[in-house]
Amino acid sequence: MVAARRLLPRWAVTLRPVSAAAAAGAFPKRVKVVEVGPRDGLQNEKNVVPTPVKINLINMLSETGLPVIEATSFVSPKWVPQMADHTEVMRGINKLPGISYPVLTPNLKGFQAAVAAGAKEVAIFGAASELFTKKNINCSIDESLERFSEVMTAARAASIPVRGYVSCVLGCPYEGKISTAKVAEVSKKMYSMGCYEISLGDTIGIGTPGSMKEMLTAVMKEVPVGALAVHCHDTYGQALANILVALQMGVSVVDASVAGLGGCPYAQGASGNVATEDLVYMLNGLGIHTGVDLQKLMDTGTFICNALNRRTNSKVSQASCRL
Ligand SMILES: CC(C)(COP(=O)([O-])OP(=O)([O-])OC[C@H]1O[C@@H](n2cnc3c(N)ncnc32)[C@H](O)[C@@H]1OP(=O)([O-])[O-])[C@@H](O)C(=O)NCCC(=O)NCCSC(=O)C[C@@](C)(O)CC(=O)[O-]
Repeated sequence: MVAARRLLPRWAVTLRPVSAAAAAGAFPKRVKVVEVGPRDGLQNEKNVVPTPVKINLINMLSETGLPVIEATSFVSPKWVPQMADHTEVMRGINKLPGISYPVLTPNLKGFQAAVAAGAKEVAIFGAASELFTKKNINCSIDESLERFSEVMTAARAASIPVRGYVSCVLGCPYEGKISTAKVAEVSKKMYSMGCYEISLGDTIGIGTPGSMKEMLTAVMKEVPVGALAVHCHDTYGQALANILVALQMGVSVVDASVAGLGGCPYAQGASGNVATEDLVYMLNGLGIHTGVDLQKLMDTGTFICNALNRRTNSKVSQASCRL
């Protein structure tokens, strides 16, 4: 496959990772935190979250210093009813300069609707598991790559940068263990299509620092570390440990969800992403720059937890309420 021209979003110029850190085994000096709460965090909510609540959530997140806030997904409302108000959300939020508001687009139909609603960046989402791909987007891995390639062509014509997700990188709810070779193969294909970044998803949060290291070692032979992100669900309480390993290996883009909200509708029992508050607290402790205001983030977590009538999954927020 011929490598496609890669469109970089504007913020990439200032926030690109210091990849020499990888060789030295040191932590990167700065980390780009990709907030996925409004999409990954809310997509699994049983009750429909009112659109104004989603808009408020994104507007509050925009005030925290986060550089990227994944806003919604342009998927079929029959498959994920919670994201059916994608157009209203995209039109209703205050898009601040310097912040990117990507949205998920599984196919050309979703891409066209996203662009019509004002999206300036999109994400395609594949997986390293055949069964998960079938359950999630109703096709095989090969078919998904064909659909993505149509999105990539349209995105290139519209100068829209595309992020690529690879799910089930450390295990699948339907197939169990996934080979690192398969993860590396799918990641390479999506990178070669022109995705500027590949986010490696531990969809069911089953990985450990050892399996994270093994998987990243395989993927880094095919995709430059500067183009990799990790997306760790915290089902088994391993997310921060796994992220630490990824940082030590030079990864400097990490996905997280405010208040640890979320899960995937097609991965039963998987809990939310690592809480953004806990990630930022850890990175602050390591002296790694994120530009994110932890207090404003915790206030945003309180807002969405009150709106959903639930307790935060962020240990940092829980602790700060007790102290
Ligand atoms: C991909 C499809 C659409 C295929 O679904 P399908 O049923 O195979 O699609 P189809 O092409 O046969 O079309 C069926 C109907 O859907 C419509 N349709 C078709 N495409 C769209 C679209 N884009 N937007 C709106 N409507 C659409 C289409 O127009 C038609 O409507 P009808 O004629 O029946 O009225 C479906 O499977 C789907 O929407 N899946 C989304 C699943 C999803 O959102 N999962 C969660 C996100 S992935 C995730 O959470 C993991 C991640 C990213 O966070 C990383 C990690 O943790 O690992």
